[in-house]
Amino acid sequence: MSEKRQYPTVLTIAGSDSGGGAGLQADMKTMQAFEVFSTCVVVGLTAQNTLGVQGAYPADESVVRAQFESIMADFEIRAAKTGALFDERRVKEVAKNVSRYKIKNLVVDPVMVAKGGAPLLDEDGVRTMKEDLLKRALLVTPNIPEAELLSGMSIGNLEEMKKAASKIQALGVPNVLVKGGHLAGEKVYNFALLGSETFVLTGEKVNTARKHGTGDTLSAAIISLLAKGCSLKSAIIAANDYMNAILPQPLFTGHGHGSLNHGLWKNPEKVRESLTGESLSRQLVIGLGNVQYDEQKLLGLVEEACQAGMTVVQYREKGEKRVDFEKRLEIARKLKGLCAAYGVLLFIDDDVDLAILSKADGVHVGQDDTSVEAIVERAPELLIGLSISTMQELEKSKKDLAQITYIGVGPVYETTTKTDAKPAIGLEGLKAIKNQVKVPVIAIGGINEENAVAVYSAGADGLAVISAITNSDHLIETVKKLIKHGEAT
Ligand SMILES: Cc1ncc(COP(=O)(O)OP(=O)(O)O)c(N)n1
Ligand SMILES: Cc1nc(C(=O)O)sc1CCOP(=O)(O)O
Ligand SMILES: [Mg+2]
Repeated sequence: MSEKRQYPTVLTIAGSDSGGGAGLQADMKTMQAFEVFSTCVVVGLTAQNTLGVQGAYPADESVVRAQFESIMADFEIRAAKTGALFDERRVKEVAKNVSRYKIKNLVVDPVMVAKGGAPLLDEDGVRTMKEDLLKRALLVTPNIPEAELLSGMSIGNLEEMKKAASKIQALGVPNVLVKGGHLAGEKVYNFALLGSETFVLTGEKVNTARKHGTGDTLSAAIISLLAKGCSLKSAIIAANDYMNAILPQPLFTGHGHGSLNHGLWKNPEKVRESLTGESLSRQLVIGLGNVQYDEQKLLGLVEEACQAGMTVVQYREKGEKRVDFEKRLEIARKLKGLCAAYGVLLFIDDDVDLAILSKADGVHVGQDDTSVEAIVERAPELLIGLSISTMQELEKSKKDLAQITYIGVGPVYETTTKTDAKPAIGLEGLKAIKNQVKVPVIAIGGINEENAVAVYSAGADGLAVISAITNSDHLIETVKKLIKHGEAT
């Protein structure tokens, strides 16, 4: 991209939330997620966490002005939003600067009260916002209590939201989005009045305390899309969709009104819920050691296996000739690209660092590898497979079962592929473990296209193989048989 062509840049004019979930921090995280560059005018600081606001410290007006000067002297601001403005003096100062710099595409999120009840705008501030700031904005996005204060009427249903929106529009702002999340009911209705056009956006009410910063996030999403040239209507619709996507999968940070998942990071619980039985059913376990250290052979075989219908690849590098970490990372990243192209999950054997750095979907660990607890603490986004060979191991691992995606059970049959394999447990051993667990059971060890049917019949939800694929001279047929045996049982 040439230097002349400036990246879409937006501005948040807001208060800082030291807890990181709301305020300008929520705005900037959202802007990052929408791939626009974010700048900020800090109107004040709050000492805040997910439990409440412990202190509010407005910035001097001269400090607010100086930040506007610096930003407007350098950046082309395509859209801006306001958040907590603290009091009348700061609202006036912001309105003056919006006017001085002819800031376009301004969305006013009229933040008045924090989730825990702390006031974030005084009475005079509300009046000045109505008289001085709203008429400079493209859109205002009040929630129910804010819409009540701006419109001077009480709101208990959608009809009243509509009336309030018209009253707010009469204050001089052409477009109004009243957010109905505070009203009772299973669904959330947001009412948009854009000029003379109206529409209602719906969402499921999500039963979570972790909704801190929802208003900031929605308005930040809207200006990010405006900065990318979207129409106001499409920006509102897409921002509403984004809220519906992130609200049900919050991050667990802090102990109160925790943060939203602004970046839509992978939530392993949601990923696990979305996995079908099929997605875990055929796993190819493989590394350079299984293909005479021939990288091209490894990549070619994995691609062919993915094409043929394997659903999981596990990258497992063992033995004295094991390549160094840098090379393993290079291969893991290549495998990630290949698997992603075929919608196949990539797991990494043993090595949590490698799984994190290659952005693999999961890690497979044995009883003596990194503990499930330690993996969850380090990388909650990773799916986890855990080896269990005996009832004793199952007993020891029971505490972990809620956190894991599947258990690898084996060796079912004798295998020469794994040098330190435990004694074969047979179909009876497999059945006994399967009967004790709800988590998917992936059988491993000596499984091939002939005995796969018996393995499935013993209750396995899926199977993992090495030599059945690496030694096959008719790979597509082999995978087809594995699929057929799975379907037959
Ligand atoms: C699907 C699956 N099941 C079991 C294993 C074995 O893992 P582990 O016990 O950690 O032994 P090594 O693979 O590290 O030798 C597996 N990798 N995959
Ligand atoms: C990697 C591995 N783990 C096992 C276990 O029992 O935990 S058996 C095994 C080797 C599987 O190779 P093949 O399909 O060639 O028998
Ligand atoms: Mg291991």
